[in-house]
Amino acid sequence: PPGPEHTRTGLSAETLRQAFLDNLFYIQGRFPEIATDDDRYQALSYTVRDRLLHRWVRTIQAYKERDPRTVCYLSAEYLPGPHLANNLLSLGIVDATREALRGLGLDLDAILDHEEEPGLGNGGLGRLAACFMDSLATLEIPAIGYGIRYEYGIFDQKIQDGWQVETSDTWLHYGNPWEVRRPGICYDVRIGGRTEHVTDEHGRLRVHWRHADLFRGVAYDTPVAGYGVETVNLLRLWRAEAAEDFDFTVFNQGDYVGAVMRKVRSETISKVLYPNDEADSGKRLRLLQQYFFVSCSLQDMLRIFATTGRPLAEFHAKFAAQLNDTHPTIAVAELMRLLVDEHGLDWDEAWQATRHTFAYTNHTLLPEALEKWPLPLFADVLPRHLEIVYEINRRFLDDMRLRYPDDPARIARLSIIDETPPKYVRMAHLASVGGHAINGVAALHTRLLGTTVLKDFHDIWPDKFQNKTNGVTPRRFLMLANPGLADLLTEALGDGWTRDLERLRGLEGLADDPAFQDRWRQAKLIRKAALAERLRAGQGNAIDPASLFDIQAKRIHEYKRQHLNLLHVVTLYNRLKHAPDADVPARTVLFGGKAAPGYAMAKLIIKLINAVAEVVNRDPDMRDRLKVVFVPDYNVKVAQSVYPAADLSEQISTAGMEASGTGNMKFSLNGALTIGTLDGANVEIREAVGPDNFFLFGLDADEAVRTRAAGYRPYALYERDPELRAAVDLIAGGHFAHGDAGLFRPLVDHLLGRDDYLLLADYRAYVDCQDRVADAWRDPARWTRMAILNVARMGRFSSDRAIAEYCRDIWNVAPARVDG
Ligand SMILES: CCc1ccc([C@H](C)CC(=O)N[C@@H]2O[C@H](CO)[C@@H](O)[C@H](O)[C@H]2O)cc1
Repeated sequence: PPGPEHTRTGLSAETLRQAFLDNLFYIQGRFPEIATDDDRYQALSYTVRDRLLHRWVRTIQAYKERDPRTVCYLSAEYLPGPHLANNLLSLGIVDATREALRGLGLDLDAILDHEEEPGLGNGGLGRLAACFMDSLATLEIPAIGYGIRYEYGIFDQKIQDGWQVETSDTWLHYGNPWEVRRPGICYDVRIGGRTEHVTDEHGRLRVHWRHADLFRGVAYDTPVAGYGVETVNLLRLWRAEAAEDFDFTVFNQGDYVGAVMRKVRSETISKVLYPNDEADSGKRLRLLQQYFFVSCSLQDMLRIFATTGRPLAEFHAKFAAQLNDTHPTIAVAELMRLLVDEHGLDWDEAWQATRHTFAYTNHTLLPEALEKWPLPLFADVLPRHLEIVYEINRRFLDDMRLRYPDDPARIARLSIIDETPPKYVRMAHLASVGGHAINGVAALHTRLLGTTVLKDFHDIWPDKFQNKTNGVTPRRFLMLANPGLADLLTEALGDGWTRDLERLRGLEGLADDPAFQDRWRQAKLIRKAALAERLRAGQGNAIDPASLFDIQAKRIHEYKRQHLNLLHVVTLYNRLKHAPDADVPARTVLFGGKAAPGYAMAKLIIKLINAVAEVVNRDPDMRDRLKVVFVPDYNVKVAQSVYPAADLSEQISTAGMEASGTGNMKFSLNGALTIGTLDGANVEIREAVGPDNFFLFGLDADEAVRTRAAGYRPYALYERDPELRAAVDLIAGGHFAHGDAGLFRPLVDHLLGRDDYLLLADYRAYVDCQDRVADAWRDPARWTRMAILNVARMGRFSSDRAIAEYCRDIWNVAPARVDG
């Protein structure tokens, strides 16, 4: 029989219990009677971390021996969510741990609830990066995720008097057991100053960068465990520190504050995440943040490459680096600087290595989200990089002029430099020129990319463009978030679906099975009741789990049209006010999402949601047939309790504006039916689940463009549609603002004036579609059939599929198995 388990590696309940008690004592200096929630959380986390470390070290050893081609994911944002539960799942010890703690009279869920998640991202882009890291490890692909270790992540959202109030995110307050500080892995990052062009003893032109400031980046490593495999990959996040912590000379001169000023100034670089989602702030600190983590990451990749002993010109043979939107795009110029200025490669060799190393993913078509840096700012922060960008651009445009000798307008449009005063560096252009592939994140989005914002590049390099429809990890968003449904799936299909989601298709045969349908509805009801209890405990909402849970959860943005959803709610309200005996199914409309602090209209939409909720929820005529709830502080942890509880998933963006969406996939994977437009990945979800199992409405992307081009007059629609008019008038008249007709004026004026996001154009189709939803809901067998078929056909929206496509079509990388 195998010998006794080692307390630091054993996976049995007994060993886990002992290890937990050991860590409570040796790490926290506590025993159960006096331990706090955090003591228990830390003790359990270190217990689990110990077991991960073995796999982590074996993975590093395997990579060291085999020197495999490696993916480097460069992202300014990561939203990994709480680590503990996911690592228990990856190690396959959820039940053993639950039992280990039960033996001590402790509840695993209570300990899990204590974890503060690393909110190092705003929304879709950051969460996608985390799903991709999970799939890279699960598919045993050698990979490193590089990013920034913000001391303060996305703000905590409180709702006061219906308004969003931001408070700082103190996620590191209790420390973070999942990271390992690597003081030995640190790099100098230079900023500002000027360049000197000299000729060296060999007559070669050398450029010296006389920098003005120097910062240091220190690595913090977090393990990323694959599911059902030994692989544990690396998430390496950089923290900015002063090259010199304390300046004694200044101190001795009595300038005590001065002595620590450099330290304070350095640390500001990784101090806080910019909470803007889809709007470029153009702030100097933002550019510093981007350059800081990119320079540390590339210096780290060069250090790793140096251990291979291979010539630098083959750098791209070792590394495939993905630019997660334009935020890390300065990497193109930084790699050129490192290869040419620091390592003496000649320009052409360096350029070949650079453009074969990088590929660029675009996540948005919104003009205001496309980063372009004013030249004076760029020159001030990165004088050498500006020279390199100029040289890249000169050579690029020379080639283009050969191709288009008499088309100066096209040349100007293609240029990396926007000549409009004060001149700008267009980062999407630098990424397109400096990489070997450009991809959008859903089929429609990729098509629009090639016909709108990057049309000129698509004209010259059609083969550089490819689509990579987003995906989500079924580990966190099904197995972890919805264990009841996951168990039902495994019972019906075996557990192969957890690593091969296409196997869900096996459910199709059960779609009409009454017994299975009952179990299905039961599993959903349990999650709805859990969410209802969470909302009752959290903010005193009384919602009925038997009602239709109609949920819209995502960042607040006008193009996502939370206010169109509200127009439907107010229409339902009016209908019930005028026909209190109408037979309408009880509906609970839930909203969740943060607004960028500087985005006034988004914040007004949050206020309107809460204002409508306040009136509707206490109006006796509603007789509990309509409830509205705003779920505060929507983040990954909250999302895990929201997706499983949804019956209806709201994906109602103006067609052509949501690049993909990933919440749409998570809701559908958890058995929610989707009401949505033909936008982003909705198009592909509808294709997959079947038009009969999707509630479609509204203008498509081309119709939306035509509607605007044809001189769109929203006011006319308002005049023509009595229900629309009644709803708008109720909002405008102050019915939801204690009679204050001014409060929502800006929102109403925009809708009746410009309505840039075509809400009034889609209103009637949306409301009629919602009536079809209500009809379907009345027939549980039909609804459940649709829900089962939805889940059965969602296999392709796994991030494993997306990553397999990136590996095949962009990164050309293969799995490297790590043996147990
Ligand atoms: C410069 C400020 C800024 C910050 C973040 C962003 C992100 C690109 C915004 C984002 O998260 N986009 C979302 O990316 C998801 C993952 O691909 C898509 O599913 C969403 O449709 C897209 O809105 C743009 C601009």
